[in-house]
Amino acid sequence: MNAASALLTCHRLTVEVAGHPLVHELELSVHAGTMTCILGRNGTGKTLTLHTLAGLRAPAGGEIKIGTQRIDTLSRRELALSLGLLLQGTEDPFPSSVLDTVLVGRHPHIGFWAWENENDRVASRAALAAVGMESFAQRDVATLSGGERRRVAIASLLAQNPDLFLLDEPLNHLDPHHQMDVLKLMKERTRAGHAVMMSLHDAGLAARFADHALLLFGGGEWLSGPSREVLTEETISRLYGVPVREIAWAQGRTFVVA
Ligand SMILES: Nc1ncnc2c1ncn2[C@@H]1O[C@H](COP(=O)(O)OP(=O)(O)OP(=O)(O)O)[C@@H](O)[C@H]1O
Repeated sequence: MNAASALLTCHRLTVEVAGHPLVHELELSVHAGTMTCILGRNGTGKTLTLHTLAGLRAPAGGEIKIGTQRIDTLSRRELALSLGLLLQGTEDPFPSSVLDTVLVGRHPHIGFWAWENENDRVASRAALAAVGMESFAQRDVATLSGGERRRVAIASLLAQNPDLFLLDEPLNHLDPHHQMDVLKLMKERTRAGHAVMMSLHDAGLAARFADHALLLFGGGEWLSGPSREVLTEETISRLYGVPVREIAWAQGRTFVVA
């Protein structure tokens, strides 16, 4: 595939915070049907890069295109149909039911003067069922556990149904069972023609699920490419500053700190 058929393309994208480079002149294409993981130590810029790709903050340089259009030329609604962002943490300042919280994800599909309709409710209930939370539909989100709240946030994004899912540490708060459920759910989305880009702290899960990897080393340095080439003992050891060993097993390979 070439850049012309990509859902999202970065050309010489530079992300900075307070004058410090996090990503310097990134070249990246994200295609339908693929999963890309972003790995890096705490504070290397995974969140701010995802926010920049989602159009929430302006890059310090370079260009982001959604399809063939520059991201800053799209309306908020066009953007929300193209991409959806799972924030690293979610706060609920107002009381709201689980179902109403998921329905918020339908906003780009609802006309300006319209209320949500039966299709939106069906899509939201299906999204709740996908994360195993259908029986919580009428509960106040404020009463949920951290992991349950995380699954509701993922359901809201599933209800939004964007072409590209941008997920900031989607496995936060989740036990291993639900971590696998979410990774498999997102892999299914890629098989349905969507793309997924997510930050993770587990290089083994990245090697198992992601087709592509973007490593952020700090100071603007990055490495991007197919997971099987980019995720190696040497790169992961350098990335985290600890010696890491690659282990082969039935599902492929994983990494452990030596
Ligand atoms: N408003 C701000 N002013 C100054 N520095 C900031 C601001 N927002 C974020 N930063 C810094 O930018 C850097 C990148 O932050 P970011 O949240 O993107 O890191 P991250 O890779 O997602 O980290 P983590 O793995 O801990 O979630 C951090 O050093 C952070 O302290």
